[in-house]
Amino acid sequence: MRSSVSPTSLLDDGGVKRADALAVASGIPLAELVQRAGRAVAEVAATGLANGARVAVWAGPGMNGADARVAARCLAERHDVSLFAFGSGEGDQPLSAFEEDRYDLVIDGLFGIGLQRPLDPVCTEAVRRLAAGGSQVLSIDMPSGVDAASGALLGAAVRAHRTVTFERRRVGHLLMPGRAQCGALIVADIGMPPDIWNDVPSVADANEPRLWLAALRHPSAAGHKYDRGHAVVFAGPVEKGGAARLSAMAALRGGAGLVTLAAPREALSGLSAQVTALMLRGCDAQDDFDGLLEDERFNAFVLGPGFGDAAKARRFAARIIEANRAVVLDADAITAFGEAPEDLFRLCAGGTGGDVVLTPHGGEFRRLFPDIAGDGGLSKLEAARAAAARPGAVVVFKGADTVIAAPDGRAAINATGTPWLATAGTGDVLAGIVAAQLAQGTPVFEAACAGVWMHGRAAEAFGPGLISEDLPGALPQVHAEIAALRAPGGG
Ligand SMILES: NC(=O)C1=CN([C@@H]2O[C@H](COP(=O)(O)OP(=O)(O)OC[C@H]3O[C@@H](n4cnc5c(N)ncnc54)[C@H](O)[C@@H]3O)[C@@H](O)[C@H]2O)[C@@H](O)CC1
Ligand SMILES: [K+]
Repeated sequence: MRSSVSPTSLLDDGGVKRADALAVASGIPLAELVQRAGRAVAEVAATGLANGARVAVWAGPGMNGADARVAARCLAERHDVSLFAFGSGEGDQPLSAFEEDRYDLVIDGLFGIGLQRPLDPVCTEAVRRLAAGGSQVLSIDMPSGVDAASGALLGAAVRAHRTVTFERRRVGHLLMPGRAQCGALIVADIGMPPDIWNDVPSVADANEPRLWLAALRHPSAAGHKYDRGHAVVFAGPVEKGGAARLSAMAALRGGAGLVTLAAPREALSGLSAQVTALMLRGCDAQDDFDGLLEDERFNAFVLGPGFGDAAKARRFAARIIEANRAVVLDADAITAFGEAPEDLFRLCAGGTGGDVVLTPHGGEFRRLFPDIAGDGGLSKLEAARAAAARPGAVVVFKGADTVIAAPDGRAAINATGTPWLATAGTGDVLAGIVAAQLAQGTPVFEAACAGVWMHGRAAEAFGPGLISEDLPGALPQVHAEIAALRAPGGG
């Protein structure tokens, strides 16, 4: 088995079937694909497994089960393998006879991408027994019970330590809660001809550097700070100044050449005591604001973190969008439109219809898009995509599985980050990092994707104990990583 960092495209059932059909048309019979998949599973399973180890293999009625049977045959050469069958097809024993706690490894090959409904009682009982025991669990393609298209648990579902999939990932590997059920995900290369992928439709992408690296603007050796843009972060009242300051620091560390904090004059003295590299500018009256907008050098705005005043937020947002300037609307700027989201959608439709980035978390998303959020039939990917199409803005639907969606239908699912990001102020930082990419001239979808990835990566780089203020300081490592990927031969 050759294992590779897989490309970013995510497939649905139709994509997998299309890939299989193209592989067959190129001369690789389906039975051979199953053999390769099963051998790949066996190879992963055998890693770290002592000779003679006890292995239980669950085999379902479809091709997921066929993969499992091949893996069982391969593993039987060195290990003590018991095959438990569910549905059609032979096995040593029926799945109902499976007992927990007797195996070094359990391989779950009940259902993969073909799962159509919740697990039936026999499978549910086996999953319950498995969870009660201490066996290591390796799932084939998807943990059985997880919907590959959405990551939803259709009922009981296997919780795997590792999951091995083939060639390209599925949406359910990245969206929660499916991602958590997978454990460590291994993408096995089963030798599909590389040229088939041009004809295989993908449903979305994993948000990884190869998705946006070529579009990302970055400081050049001959460059000047003015080449890297000038971001403006609006601050609100004194007592909320921390949020805007965080956002502004993140914009600076995120790569903007210059960052100005535009704050009510009464807040300026407090802010000036705490910022050094940031520029400060008083912004109370409409004249102040108009002066900012007239200066074309201010090319990316952050509105919302710690801003407070909803009426003022709506006014500022309207003017920035009407002026066709890039803007990240976050926190209070999103809430400001909670009563009448259609006002925001109208504004976006009238502007450039693309340089607006909305960064709602779940609650804010519900306020802006109540009907989409209330449609239980939509996955987070579908919800974000439907939302982005409505205002004609890039929507960053935040969470452990942040989805970035563009009005043209492009969408990416993020997987960087740690649970420590669930703390006050991290959203403010994200808004600043995204604005930094916009200020540098990165196109809006790629700017949002790169910002989300960098934010998560910074959290990973810092590690446990993270608070939001630590994130800007962790960004240099992330820039170094991106620079290494950009270097010849880097990725
Ligand atoms: N290109 C690829 O990715 C390849 C994928 N392969 C495997 O093929 C699998 C897909 O095979 P299939 O399309 O046969 O799908 P599955 O094997 O996932 O399951 C489909 C079967 O399960 C039944 N079924 C669905 N939900 C059920 C439920 N809740 N209770 C009882 N029965 C249920 C269906 O009627 C059908 O018979 C993948 O998951 C993967 O393991 C490999 O074999 C070959 C290459
Ligand atoms: K499975």
